[in-house]
Amino acid sequence: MATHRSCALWSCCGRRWSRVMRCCRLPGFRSSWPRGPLGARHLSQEKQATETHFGFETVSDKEKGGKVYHVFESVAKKYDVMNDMMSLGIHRIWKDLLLWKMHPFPGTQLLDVAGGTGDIAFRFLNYVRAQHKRKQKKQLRAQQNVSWEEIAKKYHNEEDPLGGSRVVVCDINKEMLKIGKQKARAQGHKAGLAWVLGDAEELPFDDDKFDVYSIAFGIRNVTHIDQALQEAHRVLKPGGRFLCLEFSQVNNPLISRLYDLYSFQVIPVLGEVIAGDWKSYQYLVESIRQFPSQEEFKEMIEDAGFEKVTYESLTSGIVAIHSGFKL
Ligand SMILES: COc1cc(O)cc(C/C=C(\C)CC/C=C(\C)CC/C=C(\C)CC/C=C(\C)CC/C=C(\C)CC/C=C(\C)CC/C=C(\C)CC/C=C(\C)CC/C=C(\C)CCC=C(C)C)c1O
Ligand SMILES: C[S@@+](CC[C@H](N)C(=O)[O-])C[C@H]1O[C@@H](n2cnc3c(N)ncnc32)[C@H](O)[C@@H]1O
Repeated sequence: MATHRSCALWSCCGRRWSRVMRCCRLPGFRSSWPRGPLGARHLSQEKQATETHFGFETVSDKEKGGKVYHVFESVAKKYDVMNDMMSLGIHRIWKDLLLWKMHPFPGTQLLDVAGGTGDIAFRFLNYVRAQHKRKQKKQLRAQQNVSWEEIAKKYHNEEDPLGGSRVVVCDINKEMLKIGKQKARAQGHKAGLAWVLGDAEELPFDDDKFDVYSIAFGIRNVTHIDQALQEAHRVLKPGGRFLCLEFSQVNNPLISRLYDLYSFQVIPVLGEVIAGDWKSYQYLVESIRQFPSQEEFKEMIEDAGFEKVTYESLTSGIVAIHSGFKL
């Protein structure tokens, strides 16, 4: 396993090189990452294999998981309010778009990895419930001579308003799941929803189990992204779909400049004022800059065995939705 992971990290570093070099010019860059291809070759294979990034900081892959855990443990209670404040609610539209792209049907089995406080899962449940209702109405309209008793029975005695759909929220962080469960209770979600503590790199599920795997704003925080992608492929049924909503690369230079200013000058301040946590929000903006571009990430998804991989950039590339199929 160690050798396998080393290779994954090595190949990933090659593709990320131009992106990392771009990061070196950003305000606040403090990484000890080598500043050119020669520097990279001077590092021993051993050292490369165990180094990764926590924001702009170079850390060992053993350390990263703990640091990421601490970030989300610390922000959990203020996570939802921070997202609304930082994005002026735009993150909600991105999440809605992910669901429209997924277009689940009654019966869909979804695994939402790094599902945190449940935003994707709740949208999924609302979506399939509405779909199921629509389908039911259509069926009733198509039937001739239905009595009002039959109609009432269909509406009130419905055994499963989700039509067999289920969502499992899997996250490594207990505090994020705790907030998610509280939100589920408050919003009245119970049926068709399960919460599982687990690592995206070693999912506690059997092979070929889910129709859809989603991950929103999660994969950027995972230590071995290649490993998480392979796990996504393993747990999907043949024909299943991988969907990822993640920060990406802004291609318009003017928007990119404004976005950098906003990210580095405003977001950590909001983090401090609202959540009393500058460092976690500094990590957020740094980790966004470290994440591969749309094309690079598409390649990584293909390397994990997915086919028909496509992506759509949203809000000038601030985020992108990647999609792939296990065929
Ligand atoms: C710890 O890890 C995490 C913690 C979390 O809580 C969440 C996550 C995961 C993340 C999410 C679920 C989504 C979170 C959302 C974001 C990080 C924000 C994404 C950003 C946007 C949608 C807006 C992007 C901004 C631009 C394209 C540039 C526009 C910006 C400006 C006009 C302001 C430029 C800033 C300056 C010149 C600095 C000085 C300005 C001030 C002090 C005034 C403050 C200004 C504002 C508050 C304006 C805010 C403006 C917007 C949001 C603009 C929206 C408009 C458009 C997108 C066109 C996680 O991993
Ligand atoms: C920015 S939040 C995203 C939450 C949610 N998907 C959303 O869109 O609001 C990132 C989540 O990834 C989780 N996470 C980080 N590393 C993980 C891993 N290795 N396995 C599973 N979850 C992980 C964190 O605990 C956190 O809840």
